[in-house]
Amino acid sequence: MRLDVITIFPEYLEPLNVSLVGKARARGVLDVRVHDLRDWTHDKHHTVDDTPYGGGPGMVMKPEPWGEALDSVIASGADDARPVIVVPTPSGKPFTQRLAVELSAQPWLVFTPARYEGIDRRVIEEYGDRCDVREVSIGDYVLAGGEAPVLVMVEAVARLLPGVLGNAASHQDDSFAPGVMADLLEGPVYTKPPEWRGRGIPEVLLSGHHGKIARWRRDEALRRTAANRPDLIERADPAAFDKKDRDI
Ligand SMILES: COC(=O)c1cc2cc(CO)sc2[nH]1
Repeated sequence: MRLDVITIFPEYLEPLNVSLVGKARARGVLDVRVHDLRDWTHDKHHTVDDTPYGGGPGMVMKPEPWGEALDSVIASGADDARPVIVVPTPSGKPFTQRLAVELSAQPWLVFTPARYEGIDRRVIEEYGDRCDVREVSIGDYVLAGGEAPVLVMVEAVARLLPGVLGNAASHQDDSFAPGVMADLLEGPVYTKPPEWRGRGIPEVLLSGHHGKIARWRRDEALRRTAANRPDLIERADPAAFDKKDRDI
């Protein structure tokens, strides 16, 4: 996968050089290119924003630098290749594991994190005519810009790419992974030592009885989901639950 990020804070994306994403880049699984939007400004102040038409607080990112940057990035791809453009914005559709899975199947993503009050709408319209443009929010809280959401989305997508996660199975029973855990949150996990500050391990996990262990884990996942995210239970397909679940 090729992944471009256009930003006025390229240093904000340094974390993409470390850990999981860093290793995937080193192994050639991911081709990450970070671009400074100001490289496509031509005035001495490298202006990227201006006051909003219609008045109101804050500043809006000007269309010209984004247009030149996106034209340049898109032109650098294979002749007729078109990226999926991901626009982090508080007014976007929710970023979910399902969207992460969908994006991980794409050969090329371009992220356009903005600052200020956002990007001039005409940029979204211009590129929406020739690319798949997705406006995405990572949650219902206020951030100062889209760079942190890009780090979140890139990690969620990159870890799904073949060969990125060491143990291929380890994203099958993630919280929110569709299927086996039926969109439940993961339950508690334990490792050595068997006792720590007087606290032991649930007996069932030491039993070696895989059926009982699986049942206990599901019960704990149901309990945690009911406590922290009852909405996930309400929306789940009733067929995903058996009689024992209903007793939880
Ligand atoms: C949960 O918030 C987001 O996903 C988010 C994305 C962006 C982009 C901004 C600058 O226009 S502010 C902001 N918040």
